[in-house]
Amino acid sequence: MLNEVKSLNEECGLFGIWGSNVNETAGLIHDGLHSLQHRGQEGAGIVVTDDEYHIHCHRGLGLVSQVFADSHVFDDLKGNIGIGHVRYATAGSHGIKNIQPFTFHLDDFTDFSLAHNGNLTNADTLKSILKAKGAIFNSDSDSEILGQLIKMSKQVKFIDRLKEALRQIKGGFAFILSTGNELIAALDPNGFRPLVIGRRNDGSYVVCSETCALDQVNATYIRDVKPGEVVIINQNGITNDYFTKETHLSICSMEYIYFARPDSIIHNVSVHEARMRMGALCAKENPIAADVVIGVPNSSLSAALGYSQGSGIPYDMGMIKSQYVARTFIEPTQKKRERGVSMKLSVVRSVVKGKKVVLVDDSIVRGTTSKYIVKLLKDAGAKEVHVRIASPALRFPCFYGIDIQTTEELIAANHTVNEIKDIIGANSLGYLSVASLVKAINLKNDHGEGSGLCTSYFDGQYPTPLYDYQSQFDKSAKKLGLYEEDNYIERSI
Ligand SMILES: O=P(O)(O)OC[C@H]1O[C@H](OP(=O)(O)OP(=O)(O)O)[C@H](O)[C@@H]1O
Ligand SMILES: NC(=O)CC[C@H](N)C(=O)O
Ligand SMILES: [Mg+2]
Repeated sequence: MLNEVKSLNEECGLFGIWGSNVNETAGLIHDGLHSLQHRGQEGAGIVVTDDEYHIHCHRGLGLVSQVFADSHVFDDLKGNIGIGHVRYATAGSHGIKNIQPFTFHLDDFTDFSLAHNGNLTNADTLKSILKAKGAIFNSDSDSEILGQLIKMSKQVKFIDRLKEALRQIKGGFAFILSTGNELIAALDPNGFRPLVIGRRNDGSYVVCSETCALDQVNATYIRDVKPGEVVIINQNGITNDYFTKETHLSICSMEYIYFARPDSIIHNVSVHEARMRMGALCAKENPIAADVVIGVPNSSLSAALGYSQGSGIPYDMGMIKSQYVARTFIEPTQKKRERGVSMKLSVVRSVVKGKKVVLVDDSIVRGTTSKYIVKLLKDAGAKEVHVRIASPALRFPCFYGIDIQTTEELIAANHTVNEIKDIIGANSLGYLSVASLVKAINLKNDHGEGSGLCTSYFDGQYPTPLYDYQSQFDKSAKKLGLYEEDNYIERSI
């Protein structure tokens, strides 16, 4: 697997377009995927459908710039409709066979393609059922299941086949699909993943994971896709339908904390501004007398700025991230991870020397980054290092599309805040509370009761049953006593 050293692994990015110029479609998808690269770096692909309903496709392992390095591949990608995908695996192997979009042959008149962001929680069960019925899978990822269900359906119309298939899958899923003449988008009943619709001046429509990709192709934002919704874009414009009315928005709070790009807007909330508010509230909850606030580039810079504003302590650029981090074959060992962090981050000595420093990061997963940086700051002459995390302690895994390590690997699932403080060598450590996180994001939830956010990584409150993952999760939660009242982590020390 070619990948940057990451402790929190990304999701996937989707970009679809309908009605663009034959010669421009693939280029626009390429540009859109480029701006979604932060969501997945394992592989990328583009599928374009021409006006004779023929599918043209190019997929490969690596970054968008690597997969599409040879401009001649665009010569064969001509058409008015297309979809693209950048992948970070949550299910199945990391190989080329799992790189999306996937294409399917339904009958003499219909070929279709699909791309998926999320993770299906009943994939194993459905795969066994489908295989018993004779389905032959070309990949070992969960995403192909939707295509196989569509093929198996006895419904006549494509849209009815799709709705029937969507009702059978569980978990987190944003899908985009293309048929001969349509672009279709569908979102799971909890809307775990972001998905937005926009329009360009030439009349073409775009559906993609984040608004930063709309900006990239000069598309104007129209609206977010709703939980349980199917959006159909064709010569009649946009129409919509629902595969279920039992919906309850629970968008992943980690999108706001870490995953999405700060210039994106999700459900009318600016990611950058939400992160600033997380930082400011973290300052109110975890005050400390210090000389300077610094952030860990890149993902925590908005929160660090917010902490500075909330506390009145000046912000400065105390750390630099290399723009040229080596992309190497990463073995999943702690030694490799430590080396990766050391190659990526360095300190501006004059900013921290002799100072009491507040170090703001968006999250602690294993503790590798914080431990290394605290040491780096102290070696550079910092008098004290107070670590502030602009999100609550990460104690529970995700089953809806983020490849968060198992509970056993999460430092906060195994240690109290005081212990973590000692492990990372900080003078003090403070986290944001779940209540303040919800307040900071401040989502206007028009889709049911509650905050509209999934905060299960922090409080273990999963908004759906976990299906195929349930028994394994119950075992590890019991082993670690994660739900025991007196084992709940205190916020700060
Ligand atoms: O406790 P750890 O296991 O070290 O994980 C936590 C770190 O991982 C994430 O950053 P990441 O290195 O993924 O990249 P980025 O912030 O540069 O995007 C996150 O922002 C933390 O800095
Ligand atoms: N990160 C994702 O959204 C991954 C999609 C899909 N589950 C896969 O593994 O390919
Ligand atoms: Mg980081």
